[in-house]
Amino acid sequence: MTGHLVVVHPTAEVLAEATAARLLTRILDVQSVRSPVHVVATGGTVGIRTLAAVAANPVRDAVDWSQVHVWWGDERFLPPGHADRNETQARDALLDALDLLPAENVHAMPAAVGDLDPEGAANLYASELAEHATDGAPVPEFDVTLLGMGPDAHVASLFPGHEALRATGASTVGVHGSPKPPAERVSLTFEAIQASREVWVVAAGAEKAGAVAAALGGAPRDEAPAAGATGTSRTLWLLDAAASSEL
Ligand SMILES: O=C1O[C@H](COP(=O)(O)O)[C@@H](O)[C@H](O)[C@H]1O
Repeated sequence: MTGHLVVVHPTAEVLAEATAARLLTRILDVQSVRSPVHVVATGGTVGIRTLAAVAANPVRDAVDWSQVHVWWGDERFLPPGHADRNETQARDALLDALDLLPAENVHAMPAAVGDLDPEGAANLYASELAEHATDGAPVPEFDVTLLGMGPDAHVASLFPGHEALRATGASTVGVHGSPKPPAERVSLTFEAIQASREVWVVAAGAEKAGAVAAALGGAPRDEAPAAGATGTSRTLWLLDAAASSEL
């Protein structure tokens, strides 16, 4: 597919290590020309494994973490600190180890507290995104957006055939009835994702091979949401051999 670079690594372990190294290099490259750097983190198996690999990579000490903002592509709408929250897993894998990353630069999506519902959480997050954007844009121009992908080709919490896929005029959306637990989630919309300079879809495992082939083979994004995950300057598909086996 035009404009997409597909990189295949032999195993999920190498994929996570290589993506971590690539992410650190991307942050350093951006910091050589501008600050702050806006990074969108993902949940999911290979996404969290990648963050753990960043934590273990000595190059992390070359980054000026005081000038990095961390956002999320989606969140499972659960109570604060819940083990299944993408935020909790990212903090455990990496963020808590970054002493120089200011707490106010970690922009977790709101957790399920009190009367807050996914729509309310989405609205709060949209306001936070807008506060850090420039020129009246709804979101910062993300330097890199990492997206894991499910076997159904979902990215963030945008699931095939789901109404959240069709959200327009908003940067975030509350999600109900997710086919993957938990049912309630908060997600960036396609509009927000597509405002990223670079989008990296990261996937490992044979169970993802059909979804990879569909998304890269021209399936509509309503059927294969990952097909709509594109960046303004670059879109990377970072795969292990098993996930690429149907290409
Ligand atoms: O629930 C989610 O799933 C996807 C993919 O997860 P994986 O374990 O199949 O890699 C993830 O990208 C998303 O952020 C997360 O909320």
